[in-house]
Amino acid sequence: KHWISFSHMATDTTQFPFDRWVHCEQRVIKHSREQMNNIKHPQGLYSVRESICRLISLTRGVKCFPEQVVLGAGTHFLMQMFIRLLPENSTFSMEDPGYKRIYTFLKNEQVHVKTFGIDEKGASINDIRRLNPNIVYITPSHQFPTGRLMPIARRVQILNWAMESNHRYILEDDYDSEFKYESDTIPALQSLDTFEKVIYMGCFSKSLMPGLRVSYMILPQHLLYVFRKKYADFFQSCSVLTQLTLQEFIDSGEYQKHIKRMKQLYQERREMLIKTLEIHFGDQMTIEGANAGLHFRITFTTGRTTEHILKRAKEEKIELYSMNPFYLTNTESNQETSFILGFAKLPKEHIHEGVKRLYRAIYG
Ligand SMILES: Cc1ncc(COP(=O)(O)O)c(CN[C@H](CF)CCC(=O)O)c1O
Repeated sequence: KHWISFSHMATDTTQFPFDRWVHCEQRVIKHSREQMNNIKHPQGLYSVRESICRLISLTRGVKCFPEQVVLGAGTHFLMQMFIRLLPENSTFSMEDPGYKRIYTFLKNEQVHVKTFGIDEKGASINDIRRLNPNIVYITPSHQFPTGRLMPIARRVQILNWAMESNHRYILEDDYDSEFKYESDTIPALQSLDTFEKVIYMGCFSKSLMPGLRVSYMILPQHLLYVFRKKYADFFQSCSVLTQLTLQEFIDSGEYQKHIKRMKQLYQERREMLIKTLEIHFGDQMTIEGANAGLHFRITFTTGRTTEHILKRAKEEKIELYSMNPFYLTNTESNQETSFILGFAKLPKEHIHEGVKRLYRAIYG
């Protein structure tokens, strides 16, 4: 019996155009091999930053110049650099449930980090006002882990909050924004920012593969100055070969071709998965956060505990993650038996069997 994966942490590498990627890499090695000594620029190669600028302005409405782009081998690296641009005792805040890895990371960096709740529109502006932090870290396009989409009105409210004081910033983590299913993508929060309050963070982990380790942040101009002073002697953490291959992959149009194809594929998988879940579970389940990204949240009505279900899932050989690890402080809310269902690594031919095993794991 083979494993079936509902993981939200992986992309379907069987669908990645490795032949196209290798072609781009060969062109880099043929034409730009002297660049392999160029590790100097702390923000990454200028030409790569230009390509990313063009891409995110096209796909996310992000307004920026290549000078504002900082590359890093993962969101953590970018976060680590960012926190050092701010005054020592700046207080951070983030969503709960939220991205546990960043929460733990900030704690390890001895940063004051508080958490605020989320409602059906995402980050709670009332909680944010009550906490009165300096930095708000949010995932408005596809709230992690619930998948909620933050409507424009709430985005404007949070922006207005940030504009009320000098020492307030918004970290917009747009990690899972390439794939939208019901409606068109809502432009990034950064595109509404006229007061240099938003630091836009993105990555290629979902659109390409997490293993490439290329992520980026867009600094507002006035923070660039601080960055340049502090990190003048810093080496870039992303490999030059990966940077230049990625640039070639984007400039040659392969990136957009890939996204178009994956969107179609993920759309089909998502639809089939939701239909199959409805057939098997009926009103014993509720789904949310399914209108974007590569996972959604599912809650089952059952007397069984989450631990029991996870154990049974292993026995049924399905890779399944619960919502519980992402409740950072407020424990009462994770009494529900809620799970994250990812479909990026779930081929259509496994969906039926996967849902049947899931049913057995919960009600069997
Ligand atoms: C909210 C959020 N912001 C960024 C990333 C991208 O991180 P990086 O590739 O290191 O740049 C992820 C990626 N999410 C993890 C990998 F998919 C899974 C989540 C888990 O379970 O910790 C994420 O959730």
